[in-house]
Amino acid sequence: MSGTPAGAARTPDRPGRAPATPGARDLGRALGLALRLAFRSSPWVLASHLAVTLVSAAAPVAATWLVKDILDTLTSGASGTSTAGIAAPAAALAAISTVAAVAPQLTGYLRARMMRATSLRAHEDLHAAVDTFTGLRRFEHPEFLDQLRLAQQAGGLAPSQVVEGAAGLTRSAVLLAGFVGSLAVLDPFLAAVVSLSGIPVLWAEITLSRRRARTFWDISPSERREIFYATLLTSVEAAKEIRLYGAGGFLRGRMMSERRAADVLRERMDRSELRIQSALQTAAAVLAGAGLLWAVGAASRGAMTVGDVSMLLAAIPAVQSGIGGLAGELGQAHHSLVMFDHYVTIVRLGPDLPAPHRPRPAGPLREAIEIQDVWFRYEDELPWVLRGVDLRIERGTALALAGVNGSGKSTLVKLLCRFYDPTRGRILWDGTDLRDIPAAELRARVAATFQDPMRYDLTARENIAISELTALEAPRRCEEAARLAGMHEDLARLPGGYATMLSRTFRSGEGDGSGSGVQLSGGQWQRMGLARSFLRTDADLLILDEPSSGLDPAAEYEIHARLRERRAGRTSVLISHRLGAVKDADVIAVLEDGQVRELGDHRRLLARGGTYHRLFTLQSSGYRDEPAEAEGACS
Ligand SMILES: Nc1ncnc2c1ncn2[C@@H]1O[C@H](COP(=O)(O)OP(=O)(O)OP(=O)(O)O)[C@@H](O)[C@H]1O
Repeated sequence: MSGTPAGAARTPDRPGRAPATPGARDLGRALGLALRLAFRSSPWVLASHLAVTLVSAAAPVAATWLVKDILDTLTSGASGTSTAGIAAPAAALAAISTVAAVAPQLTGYLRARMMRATSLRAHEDLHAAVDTFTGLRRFEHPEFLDQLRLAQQAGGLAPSQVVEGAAGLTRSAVLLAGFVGSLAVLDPFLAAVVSLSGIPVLWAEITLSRRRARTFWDISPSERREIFYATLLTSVEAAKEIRLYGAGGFLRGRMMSERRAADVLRERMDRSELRIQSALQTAAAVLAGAGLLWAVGAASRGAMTVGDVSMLLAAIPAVQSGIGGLAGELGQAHHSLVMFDHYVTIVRLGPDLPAPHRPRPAGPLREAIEIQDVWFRYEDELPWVLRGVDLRIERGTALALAGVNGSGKSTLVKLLCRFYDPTRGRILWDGTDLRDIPAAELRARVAATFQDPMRYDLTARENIAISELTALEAPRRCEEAARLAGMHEDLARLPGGYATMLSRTFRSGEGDGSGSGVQLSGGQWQRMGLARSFLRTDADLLILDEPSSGLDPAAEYEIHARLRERRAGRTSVLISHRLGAVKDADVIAVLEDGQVRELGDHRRLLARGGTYHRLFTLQSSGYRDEPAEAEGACS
């Protein structure tokens, strides 16, 4: 190791560390955000929902009092007054019954509407937050991905569940207050006993909710792996190898064992729920039975009226179910908040790469990009990939990176794009540390074709314009880029031309009339990757990581001739194992074991007789017996 850290990177955060049960402050923060989210998404639906909840909570209490009133009037024995006396309460009872009958439907509709609205908003906010993670490191942390998955699940449901919980709590509280009050009028002691019986119910619900949240976290890795295997088993990309190698059974076995592992945890949770709930229900039934016996005894002694007994018979189970409901709602709301905390954590995570304290603009490259004593490893516990790399890329020059597999070439270009920050050392853009330049600004100055260009299940035009979205409205620009990459004829010939969907998984794009999309060959996809970078005509830095590995020799020759043209006078970094393509670069850096071992132009490196000479001689000897044109293609 050499040199002092010129700018130590922030320790990679691990937002997904298995969270302990969130504390009251975290839950308070989650509650605030969930309610704000629900309010912002659908204020009127939220207000209507709460109003209907209040009315439907008050209805059963009012109905019970009205029934008592009617029964007491009927059994009072005062002849002639009974019909007139019961007309008004009977009409009120009928009205309340109608409201009570309609309320659940209305509540159901409002609940579904609120859920859609909040889930839509939460989904957008979550993915907008994820889009602000400019680096790649978080996406390589399994714990982060577990938490992201829980956040995706919770973001959709939790806010409305929290509101639902709040509505349910209000409903249960009104109901409970009404019936406890009614019981207290008849017998304060009984009211106190029935109310106190709610304490263990509350405790049980909170305990269960904590366990549920823990179970969700514990099964998340298994669920993610299960989804991974299930996707492999049904994806067209994996279908060839899986069928050829007969690996379906093996992968299915893995998928099922992940499912079984998750089911064991689910079963454990269900049993614990069954045990606790059964005990509580038994206790509640015993209490209700005792209350009933006591009421019947009191009525037979004449200490209670028939109306009182009917009130008591309605009030005891209502108080019990009110307490159960209250506890259940609290448990559910607690669980939703614990889950929603994952969402809040992700949404509040902020940028993964330290944002510059004093951002400096990335102006057009005027002098050079300097890589100064750069050390890099992907994780603290992983080996160094780059070990003190020093390189200067002058404006307008072509740098080629050569070296055996795993020597760190692609890693170096990932650092140039600032997908990661160097662990030590720094990279300067005209003297400004890349860390001081906002990532989006830097990237707007870079065009890159990566080793494995992405295959988007989008139309051909969208597949090119993804690098420069303004080109979606300017089809000629996409065509020009495709022409430079040697893809225009192929794309124009597709059933729907540039509107054809490049996918066999989704239906084709508008207007091609073919019904199903098409799939490109590996080399054609590589050209699409090139077209993407060619679309960024004013990029200052062109990065080409193995741009031609999948091309046939003639196509490779043609592409490299074009690349030479495009690179002329522009700053570029080319990685290629085809040393014939590398030899024209102004400077060739040979990486070995994460260090620059050789540096110079083709002639100088050949004369040096080192690794470059060895690799070049080995490669060119392979072509010596080939026909003349193939030789031409590689020289
Ligand atoms: N995302 C990653 N996480 C952890 N290790 C990685 C990651 N990407 C690459 N590596 C490791 O870093 C080392 C250098 O990889 P890199 O892709 O930079 O090599 P390369 O020179 O481009 O190789 P090739 O010629 O095969 O493309 C390898 O040992 C690889 O295993």
